[in-house]
Amino acid sequence: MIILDGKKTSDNIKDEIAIAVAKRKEAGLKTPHLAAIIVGTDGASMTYVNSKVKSCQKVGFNSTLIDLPEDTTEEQLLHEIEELNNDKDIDGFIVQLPLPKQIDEQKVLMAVDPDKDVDGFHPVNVGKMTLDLPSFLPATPYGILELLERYEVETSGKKVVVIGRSHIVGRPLSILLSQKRKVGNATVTLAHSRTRDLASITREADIVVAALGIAEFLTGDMVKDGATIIDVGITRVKDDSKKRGYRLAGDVDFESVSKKASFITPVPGGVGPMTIAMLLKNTLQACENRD
Ligand SMILES: Nc1nc2c(c(=O)[nH]1)N[C@@H](CN(C=O)c1ccc(C(=O)N[C@@H](CCC(=O)O)C(=O)O)cc1)CN2
Repeated sequence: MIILDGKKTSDNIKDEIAIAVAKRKEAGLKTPHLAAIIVGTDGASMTYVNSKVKSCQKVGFNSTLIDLPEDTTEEQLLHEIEELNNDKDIDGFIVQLPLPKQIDEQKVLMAVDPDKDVDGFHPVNVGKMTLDLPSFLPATPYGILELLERYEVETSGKKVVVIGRSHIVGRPLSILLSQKRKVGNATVTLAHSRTRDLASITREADIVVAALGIAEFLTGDMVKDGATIIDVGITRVKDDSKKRGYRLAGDVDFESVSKKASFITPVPGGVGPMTIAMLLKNTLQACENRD
């Protein structure tokens, strides 16, 4: 069984980005600049956004963090987005999800300039991705493709089951893996909460992607021997024996599934760090697009 090490792979990608940035600086080209907006103080979201800012420093990007209070109105957030759309120094920006309930997520994502939408969530980028046109790919699916490619996991002709149809992971990943691309050409089933007899479907799969957000949902009896397992879930499970009061659990029961898998991503240290590396890659691309 081989661990798909997202931490190590994301560090390699960040090193590659840092080299590209240093070359840009030497050539007198613009330094990439990523901005992030966070609304509220959700612990996990703050961890992810801080990690994005820290990663920018690591690769030599400029970064701007805009943190807004929990009771920010939709109008105030749309105003901040407009400012970033018009800011000539910002190459790309993201609005950290989820947003507080008074704010309409779709309205917010549609307000982002598609050329600065390094999360790839704007309908223009989703449409381009679906049509296989150049676009910003959403960072988590993009990270999974990159991990599969770097570990040379074959996808062509394979049966893939993606569990979870979210707009940011499951749905785009199901589209990407079915496309004619280097990591693609798979026969993809997109399973969700209404799927009947899920285990009979996952047991047939060469690759299972668990992206439903239920801790330790996928168990050993649900996968076949030799399958590749991608775990997208990160749930904070209360654990008083830990200093921070919780442990991180994936959507996969690692103990039982790893006994049957040929490749598997861990949590932490799997898909999560890849998400951040691919966001940086998109930001570098956004900057290059403006050269
Ligand atoms: N605007 C966006 N919002 C959200 C996205 C996104 O891509 N864009 N994805 C997720 C959260 N996410 C990125 O923002 C993210 C999740 C997890 C990690 C990560 O590195 N996880 C670590 C563990 C970190 C911890 O201690 O909790 C790991 O898995 O090793 C990075 C980014 C939802 N929102």
